Amino acid sequence: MTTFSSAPVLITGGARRIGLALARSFLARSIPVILSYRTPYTELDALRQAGAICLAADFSTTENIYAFAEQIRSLTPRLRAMIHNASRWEPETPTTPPEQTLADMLQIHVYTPYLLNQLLEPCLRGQGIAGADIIHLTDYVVEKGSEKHIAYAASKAALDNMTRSFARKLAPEVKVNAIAPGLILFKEQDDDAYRQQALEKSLMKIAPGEEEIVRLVEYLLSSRYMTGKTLGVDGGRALR
Ligand SMILES: NC(=O)C1=CN([C@@H]2O[C@H](COP(=O)(O)OP(=O)(O)OC[C@H]3O[C@@H](n4cnc5c(N)ncnc54)[C@H](OP(=O)(O)O)[C@@H]3O)[C@@H](O)[C@H]2O)C=CC1
Ligand SMILES: Nc1nc2c(c(=O)[nH]1)N=C([C@H](O)[C@@H](O)CO)CN2
Repeated sequence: MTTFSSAPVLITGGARRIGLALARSFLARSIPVILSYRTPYTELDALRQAGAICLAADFSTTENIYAFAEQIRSLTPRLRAMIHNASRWEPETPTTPPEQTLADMLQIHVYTPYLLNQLLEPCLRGQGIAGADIIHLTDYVVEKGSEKHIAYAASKAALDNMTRSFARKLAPEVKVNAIAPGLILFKEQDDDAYRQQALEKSLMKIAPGEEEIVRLVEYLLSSRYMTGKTLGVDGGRALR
């Protein structure tokens, strides 16, 4: 059992991009962090230096999810929050059997959060009313669907629905909310034509960056009343 100054925040996929920004924001406020990573990015060195517990985890098998939950329970009796950030934006492709795409998407966006929420419920309870939080990172496309990421959108829709189910199950000790981003940040390989086309999809026409999510997570953890809600962060995309 590891001794933490206070109950740690657990972030899945915390070694890059939005997950990394979230981990850094908590560490900067001396809030303990446990994060999972799959690829051992160089950022892990600085995260460990800053006190983060970084655990290698590939959630592509249910056995690995159970093993990860056991690791968490062996590290800490309590969690301040669990942020389900790990994800893969996998399109349908002609070379991937459609059943494989669907299985991949359900595994990371449904099996992983569902099982970790169930297995780590005892770590979230016992901290008083609104004492802990679960945050699901979903996607704007839950509302509209996506012709190129059908399985991805369906899996995120299941994750969105679980937000309300777990909110009902875990209240009032644990708040459960979803954040549904639109374009937040590009991938390095995104070319100018794609970037321009993506920016045109919203009213605000920007890719705001990770801080947009960091600030919303901070708000959700500070709330004593918000639960079962999906908060869209999409630049007014639905109004375009
Ligand atoms: N970026 C954006 O504009 C948007 C993001 N979102 C959502 O916000 C969240 C964060 O987005 P972003 O930072 O871009 O996410 P990324 O695509 O960068 O993925 C986040 C992390 O998930 C990890 N991961 C993927 N599959 C697995 C797995 N099977 N087991 C363990 N870890 C895994 C990845 O590890 P590895 O690096 O090793 O592959 C990666 O570090 C996601 O849930 C995403 O769907 C929603 C809409 C827009
Ligand atoms: N796991 C990920 N999910 C998503 C990503 C990403 O990079 N990783 N990116 C997007 C796009 O930015 C999309 O919102 C652009 O319209 C969606 N999901």
